[in-house]
Amino acid sequence: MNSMLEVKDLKTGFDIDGDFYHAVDGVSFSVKPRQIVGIVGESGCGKSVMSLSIMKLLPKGIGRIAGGEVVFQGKNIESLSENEMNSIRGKDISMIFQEPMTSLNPVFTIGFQLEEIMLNHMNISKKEVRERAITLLQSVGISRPEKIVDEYPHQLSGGMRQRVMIAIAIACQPKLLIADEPTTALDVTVQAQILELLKSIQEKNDMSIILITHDLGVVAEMCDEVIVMYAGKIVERTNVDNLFHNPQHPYTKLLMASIPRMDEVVEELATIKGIVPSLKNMPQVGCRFVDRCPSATAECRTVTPKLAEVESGHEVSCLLYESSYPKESVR
Ligand SMILES: Nc1ncnc2c1ncn2[C@@H]1O[C@H](COP(=O)(O)OP(=O)(O)OP(=O)(O)O)[C@@H](O)[C@H]1O
Repeated sequence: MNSMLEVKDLKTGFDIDGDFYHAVDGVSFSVKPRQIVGIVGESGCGKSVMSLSIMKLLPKGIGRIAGGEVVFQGKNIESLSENEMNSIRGKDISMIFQEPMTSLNPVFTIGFQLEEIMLNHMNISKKEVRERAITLLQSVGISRPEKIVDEYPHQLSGGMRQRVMIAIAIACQPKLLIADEPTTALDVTVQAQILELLKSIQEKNDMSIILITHDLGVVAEMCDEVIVMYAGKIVERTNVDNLFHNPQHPYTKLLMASIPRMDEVVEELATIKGIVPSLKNMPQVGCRFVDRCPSATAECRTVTPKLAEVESGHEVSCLLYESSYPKESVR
């Protein structure tokens, strides 16, 4: 199989006051088996809406997929019933979030929550499930798992809770893990431990990961491929090496200039002035980054750039590069 996941021209949005607004607008990318794909961009770029679309977990009654396809292991998720989707979620695709306290149920023990997911998805006895819960806790670096299994989420530290979330997410050995800002709420030492843990599980279980983050240090540490999103669209897609050494889109360049680097002495770190446009204020033509772009021209307000390859495996959506695109690579 070439791709574990294929997202094709995905359009997702929200019905607000009788109008429909796109939060993800024509996004295409794929994730190969065992690949770690990072999705970066400022708050409000559509990263979380995209992952909720993949999981078919958009808020009911307001959020919906309006176009395109999400194909997981060859199956278009749009064609799957809620029951079929329930059997995929947690088993084949799992998700971990930034703040485990909101995902863990405070009234049930850690063991109950781990066992529940395995009983739902695996053909396994009550005794086996208990043993496996303890082994899983051990495998995510929790000491005294026989004791922790009977404790409640509030009895654990933030780092321990995130380890528990990872144990729940990998309990059924999913093929794809979507990690949405998994370490943002943790201090740097614990963050490094959790990232190391995720990487070792990914290698051991042959899992693919979509890692959503605004932290480029995390991207450098973890990812193979990176997608840079801005205002619901992909503005650049490339491998990690290119992202750091050969960024092309003005937005990516500014993101790069806003992080401290060991190999360069700079007077002042760059900041990106302004904010991501809200859904209601999204420009309908032209480049969505135009108001904040140091390289913008008048044309950027009237011509919508297309994502195209500037070199093999490196796509950019910016008029600055459009004249150099090979015609057949534009999409
Ligand atoms: N339930 C919702 N109802 C209406 N608009 C929403 C809803 N959820 C998200 N949005 C809007 O969709 C856009 C994309 O939001 P999203 O949460 O995907 O951004 P993000 O890149 O994940 O940001 P963050 O890093 O802060 O999580 C934003 O403009 C946001 O306000």
